[in-house]
Amino acid sequence: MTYGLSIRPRVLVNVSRIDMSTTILGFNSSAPIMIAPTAMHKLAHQEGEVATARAAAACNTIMALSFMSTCTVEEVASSCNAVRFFQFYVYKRRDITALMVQRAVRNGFKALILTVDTPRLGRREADIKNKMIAPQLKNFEGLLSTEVVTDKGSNLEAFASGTLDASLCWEDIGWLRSITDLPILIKGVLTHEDAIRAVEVGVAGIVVSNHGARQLDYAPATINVLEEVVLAVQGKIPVFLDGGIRRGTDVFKALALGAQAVLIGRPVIYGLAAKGEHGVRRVIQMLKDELELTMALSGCCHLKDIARSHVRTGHERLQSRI
Ligand SMILES: Cc1cc2nc3c(=O)[nH]c(=O)nc-3n(C[C@H](O)[C@H](O)[C@H](O)COP(=O)(O)O)c2cc1C
Ligand SMILES: CCCCC(=O)C(=O)O
Repeated sequence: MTYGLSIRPRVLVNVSRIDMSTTILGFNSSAPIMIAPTAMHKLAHQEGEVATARAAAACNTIMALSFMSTCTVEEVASSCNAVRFFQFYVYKRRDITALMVQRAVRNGFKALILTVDTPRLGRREADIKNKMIAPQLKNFEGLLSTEVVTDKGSNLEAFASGTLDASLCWEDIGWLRSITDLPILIKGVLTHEDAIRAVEVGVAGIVVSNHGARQLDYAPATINVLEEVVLAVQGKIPVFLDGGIRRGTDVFKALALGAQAVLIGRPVIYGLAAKGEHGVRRVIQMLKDELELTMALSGCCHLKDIARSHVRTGHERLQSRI
């Protein structure tokens, strides 16, 4: 994912013990790796988000549950003791969003993640071609039907355009903060301007994300704008990153550029599809093993040892030649 970004390892450091543990918004995690919110896990495995949550608990990592989950927030909450964050969208029916936030609070979710890159769904041509059908999402049973009928191709797109509130704007963060005491992260920031705004409106953190390149074509690779965001927030709130994290080396690079932790989307779904809870555990364990090895080979015993000087961008390499 990180074309042109190389690691600058330091040698002759005592790396006989490596500690990857951290806290995220004050909650312990065995590594700076969280599960990103992804919709409809039952499309990958019949146990859906419950299996994913159990894997998160087993690995002592934090799971972000998608608003568009196929298991209810209650089912996920009662399935295990993983620390869970709840991702949400603001719907035109704001009463539904408020109700879902209340349910997340009641069920012990520890933080909220507002996804802000989706006033409308991106044009997903594969979904149109394959006539993507969103199943009825159990969270919304009795509230709204997710089985929308359309002749335009993607039912998901039709559902999204009927529900997502494209009028959502910075002023509404105040409303969200008035309906909950939980910390709110915003997911989908890619510029320093929006990062500064996020700090001003009082969110608890930022997720640098381009939604796994599913929304805006020509949005930047997240790793390339991470530092811009980190510099803008000046350490006032934590910055997280998702998108294209496939190896422990990718996690290391993101941390070196200032992310406090990363989130993993597709690899978790692949693990889930292959082997349910066990598959998700394996995916997380592989990433943790790779990060640990990367830290050892780069001379870092603790996450705080991973510094900006441990990576070099393509731009920096070019400049040093001039
Ligand atoms: C199948 C799928 C469903 C997703 N559903 C959601 C969602 O419901 N809410 C959300 O905020 N992001 C969603 N995302 C985006 C992820 O949270 C994340 O930003 C992205 O997948 C990270 O990139 P990666 O898949 O390369 O790790 C989804 C991504 C995928 C691949
Ligand atoms: C209306 C959003 C659909 C779920 C989502 O965020 C995704 O598929 O990327």
